Amino acid sequence: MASTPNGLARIETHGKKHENGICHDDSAAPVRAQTIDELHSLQRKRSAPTTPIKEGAASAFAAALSEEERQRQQLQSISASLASLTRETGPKVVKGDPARKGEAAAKGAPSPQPQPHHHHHHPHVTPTISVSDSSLKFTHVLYNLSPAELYEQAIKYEKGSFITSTGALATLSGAKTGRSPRDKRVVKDEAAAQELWWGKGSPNIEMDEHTFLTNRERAVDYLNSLDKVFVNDQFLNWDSENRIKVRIISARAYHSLFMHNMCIRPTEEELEEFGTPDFTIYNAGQFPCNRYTHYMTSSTSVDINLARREMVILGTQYAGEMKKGLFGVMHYLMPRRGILSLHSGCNMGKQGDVALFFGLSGTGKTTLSTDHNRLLIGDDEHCWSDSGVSNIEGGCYAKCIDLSREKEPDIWNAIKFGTVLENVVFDEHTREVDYTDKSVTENTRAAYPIEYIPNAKIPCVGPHPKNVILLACDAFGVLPPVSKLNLAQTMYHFISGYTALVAGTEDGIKEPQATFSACFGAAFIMLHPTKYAAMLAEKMQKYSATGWLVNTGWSGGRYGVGKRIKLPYTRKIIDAIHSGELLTANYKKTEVFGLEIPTEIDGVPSEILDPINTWTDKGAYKETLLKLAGLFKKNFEVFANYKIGGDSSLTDEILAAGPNF
Ligand SMILES: Nc1ncnc2c1ncn2[C@@H]1O[C@H](COP(=O)(O)OP(=O)(O)O)[C@@H](O)[C@H]1O
Ligand SMILES: C=C(OP(=O)(O)O)C(=O)O
Ligand SMILES: [Ca+2]
Ligand SMILES: [Mn+2]
Repeated sequence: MASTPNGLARIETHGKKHENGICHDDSAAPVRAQTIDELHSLQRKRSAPTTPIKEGAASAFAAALSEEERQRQQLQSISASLASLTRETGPKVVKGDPARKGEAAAKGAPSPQPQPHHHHHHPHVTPTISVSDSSLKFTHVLYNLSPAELYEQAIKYEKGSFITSTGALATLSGAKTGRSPRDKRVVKDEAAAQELWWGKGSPNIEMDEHTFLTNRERAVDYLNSLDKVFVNDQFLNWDSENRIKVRIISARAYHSLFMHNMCIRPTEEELEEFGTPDFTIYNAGQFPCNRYTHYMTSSTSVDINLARREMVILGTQYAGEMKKGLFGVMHYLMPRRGILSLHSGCNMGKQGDVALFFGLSGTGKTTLSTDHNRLLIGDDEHCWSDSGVSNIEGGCYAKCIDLSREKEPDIWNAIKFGTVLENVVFDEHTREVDYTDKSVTENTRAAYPIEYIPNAKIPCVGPHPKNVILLACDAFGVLPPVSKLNLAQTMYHFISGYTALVAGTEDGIKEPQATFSACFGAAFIMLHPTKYAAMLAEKMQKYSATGWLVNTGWSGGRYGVGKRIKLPYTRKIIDAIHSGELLTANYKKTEVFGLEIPTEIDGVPSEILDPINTWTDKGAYKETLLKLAGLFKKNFEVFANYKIGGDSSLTDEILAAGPNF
């Protein structure tokens, strides 16, 4: 044993071997790093190159070159998307996180170069500014980040972002917790004036091209003023022949993760071939629009320009604007190809029987299409083409208020890592979510990829629908829980698009509010409702689909007296539609609405099938029934002058299919 100058034995720390050759020092081999930063750099393994290196030396060299070229083209495309229309060049964009300086170079990313950009010609000539401060800086692009990377960005930089006890990302959408339909504008150029639905009842509030460009410039300048922007390149529509490429440019990781979940996620190969998007969203939601700008009536504006294939969002961070904004675009693009776009959920039985669930917000599309015994095709947006149905989206957007594990286990279990949870309240310490808490909003939401539902049908396509279920949440309590509709009745109720929810969240009894929204989605349609109705009638006839009206609302009296029909009963009713049991049931006809209602359904108390039985005050029932019938009649007046489909006999039948009193 060696001695130190002071005579004490030196403590040996390594290299000491026992007779049997085994080292008993408990420390493992030292890490191969000199500093903590180097150690951290070891943590992250570099992702494999997306282009597989091909066999042979020469082609390997070619592949490496093409990878670099591809990266360059991708940055050029993003730079072009972000280019100002009043300045000569696009911004200098560089891939990577500005907080991780130096790494991009280390990873061999191409050095950033300002890209020449040939902008679209537009009539409002603006002087060209060749040098500006904005062209001196770089905009970092966080391109198609993974959920894990987006979590880190959100938690680091966005107030109100937390990981919940089940791993979801809790976020706040800011001042707006729902859509702003009164701020949704569409450029009315010559073509749009001809093709689109304008005027009373239409969701399309007009704006001119110049105002759109003003707002676009505002959004682009805002985005370019930031250190970094998120860019998602994704797809819409699982029907591969009618797939739309969308690019979403946003300032928040929340928005990027939301769209990652809601749109169809490209594979690495698909991303390499992505090229130029068909449609681009500029989401500058944190930044308001300028009320001195023509047409602006608030600080919010959601603007669509079909000719430019662009959408600009100013003054709202509610992510649903992007989802439903793109849905509007599909309502324009698809009918031009003879494809019907539908605001509906969709699922399929194991035998291949497909059902559509139409309905306004809160009526049960998401809840009822998510069915443990069936394959989920989608919860909200679909297309019906000559080859069948296809989901437009890659994810679901479920309401979370009062969510329970028992009643909705599939949705409950989908709220895990990767899921965006909007505006929920959770325990400060345990991060357990209280789904009953409405402190932020009643419209709490979860956005998750569709494959988080165990029985999702991937790819999300199916054959022609067998059943078309129209959902209404009737807070007046007079519509039957289920009725079988003939084609004319189906069209009448489809065009009416009725639901009645209870306004406000305050205590005390409130008058139910009847809502009529054509095609169960007037907020999203672009053409006149009769165009969609005619297509639906034609398809239902051609493929022999049966229409049903299902009331998921009140029973035993109106809101305040009766109760919302129990979800397990509604599920039994839906089961009986799917199984065919209801096709052969005995029916009787109701007064006023003339609806065919079954007298018996397995698992549902027979007395609730005719609402009159559940009301103790029969006089009040009749009065309420007539009141609702009157509202239907009044709403339908505007459609009386339109022809639906090729011949006028269907139009006459539809007009006669409403309430009679
Ligand atoms: N009988 C019922 N049928 C359907 N949904 C019900 C019923 N009773 C209560 N609900 C609740 O109503 C809400 C329906 O909302 P959701 O399915 O998200 O509608 P949509 O997708 O059409 O907007 C859910 O919160 C669900 O739990
Ligand atoms: C997201 C929406 O859809 P729904 O409420 O129908 O689920 C919406 O209407 O904003
Ligand atoms: Ca909706
Ligand atoms: Mn829904």
